[in-house]
Amino acid sequence: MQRLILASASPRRAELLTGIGLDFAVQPAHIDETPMAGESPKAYVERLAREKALAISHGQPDDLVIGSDTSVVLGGEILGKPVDEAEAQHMLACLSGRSHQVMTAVALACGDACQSVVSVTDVTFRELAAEEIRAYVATGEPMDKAGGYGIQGLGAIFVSGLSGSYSAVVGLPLQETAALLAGAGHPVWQSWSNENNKGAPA
Ligand SMILES: Cc1cn([C@H]2C[C@H](O)[C@@H](COP(=O)(O)OP(=O)(O)OP(=O)(O)O)O2)c(=O)[nH]c1=O
Repeated sequence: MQRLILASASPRRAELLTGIGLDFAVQPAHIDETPMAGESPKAYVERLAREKALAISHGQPDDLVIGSDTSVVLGGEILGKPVDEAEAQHMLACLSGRSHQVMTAVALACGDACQSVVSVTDVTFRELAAEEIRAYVATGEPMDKAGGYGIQGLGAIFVSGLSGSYSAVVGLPLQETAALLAGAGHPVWQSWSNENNKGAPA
């Protein structure tokens, strides 16, 4: 039987997929995430999502593998996950009072074949006070997140506006992911009759 595999170590991506009723295995992919010279942010996230999916699908060509990558883009510059607290503080100070883009690519691979989509969401932050940024960084929440914030967590209180896909900001564009799965012959709704989904919360 064809299995669905999430090629990601991100707990957010797993939660999002579980939330739409999918049953899947998790096999994180470990790839080099260095941007190539002259690579646009959109091309970068799409390449990484494809590389993550293909890194796992090569070894198990019968399965369907989802890979994804999220970057925050401010004035054309890619902000990945902060390497330390000082960088997290700097990122948040740069995001304060401005709009940025969150680019999340999702790729679906089967053997050597791979389909991918990039979702671009505009997010606006209100002005953040320096003491608020320090308190936020001290919680540890920014450290494993692109741009140094989590919209689904404490960072929600920084966001004054959003245009695009909320789930893509959290880590996986669900409408686009479902469209890729439907295109591969696995519409998400077919999982809804599984035992696991009986009595799903409202
Ligand atoms: C902007 C934003 C990002 N993030 C997270 C989603 C991703 O986990 C992370 C971006 O890093 P990624 O490198 O895209 O993903 P990852 O290293 O966590 O996992 P993997 O490569 O194994 O798939 O930032 C949030 O949780 N909330 C947010 O609001």
